[in-house]
Amino acid sequence: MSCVIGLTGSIATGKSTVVDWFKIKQVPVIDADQIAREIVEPGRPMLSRLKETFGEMIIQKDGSLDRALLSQLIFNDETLRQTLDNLMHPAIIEEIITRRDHYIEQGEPIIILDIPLLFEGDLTDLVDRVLVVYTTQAKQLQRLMKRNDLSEQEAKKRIKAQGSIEKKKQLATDVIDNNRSVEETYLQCDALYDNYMSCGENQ
Ligand SMILES: CC(C)(COP(=O)(O)OP(=O)(O)OC[C@H]1O[C@@H](n2cnc3c(N)ncnc32)[C@H](O)[C@@H]1O)[C@@H](O)C(=O)NCCC(=O)NCCS
Ligand SMILES: Nc1ncnc2c1ncn2[C@@H]1O[C@H](COP(=O)(O)OP(=O)(O)OP(=O)(O)O)[C@@H](O)[C@H]1O
Repeated sequence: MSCVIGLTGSIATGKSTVVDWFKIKQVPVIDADQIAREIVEPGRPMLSRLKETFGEMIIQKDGSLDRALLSQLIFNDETLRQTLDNLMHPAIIEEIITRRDHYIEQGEPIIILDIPLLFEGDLTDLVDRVLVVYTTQAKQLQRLMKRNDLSEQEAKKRIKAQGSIEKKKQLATDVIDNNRSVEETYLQCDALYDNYMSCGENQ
């Protein structure tokens, strides 16, 4: 049987860093952000729906979504963010379930669902265990500003658009402390991998 892990945290706390380790172990990973990108590719019905809702300006000359502009809009306006979530989340969830069930049928012992908004979207029923990757707020802010080249104010708005990491830690079945080096984070992944293999066997 498969052990389905919901990997979450908050923006820039280190989910992709953890995913990198599990991918080396050939663990299949379903990436909600990636699915969100695929369903708005040019020609897909969701892109037309976004254009109808947010206006022509969110489409670039080459026909693709202007992700930077849409980010600006939704992280500065709670109502617009809700509108976007209501439009996109059902389609993202449907695709996540299809891919998860495919891997379960294949008999994969561990399947990771990398879903930034797992708690906010009330999606814990999709998984057997929840793994929360956390950092201090200061580290999160510093890494987010650096990675996305954002001002402190912009980065703080993005962090505020998601639920509290402290609450998520309390609700998690497993946690990874990503405050120190990447190597130390990888050691924690290694320990969890053994647990997850036996969780898969015991189901
Ligand atoms: C707003 C968009 C266009 C920005 O694209 P961009 O390439 O700049 O960022 P990317 O997609 O890599 O997202 C980066 C991070 O932003 C955070 N984030 C994205 N959307 C949201 C949202 N609606 N609410 C809160 N946080 C969000 C997540 O932590 C995500 O990991 C894009 O994130 C999007 O389409 N969001 C809506 C879909 C969604 O909710 N995705 C989150 C996973 S379900
Ligand atoms: N232990 C670490 N030490 C130093 N830098 C780190 C560490 N872990 C992650 N980073 C860096 O912090 C940034 C955020 O990490 P990562 O992309 O893994 O977060 P994420 O949770 O996947 O982000 P998002 O929510 O946007 O998808 C990246 O630039 C990454 O290289």
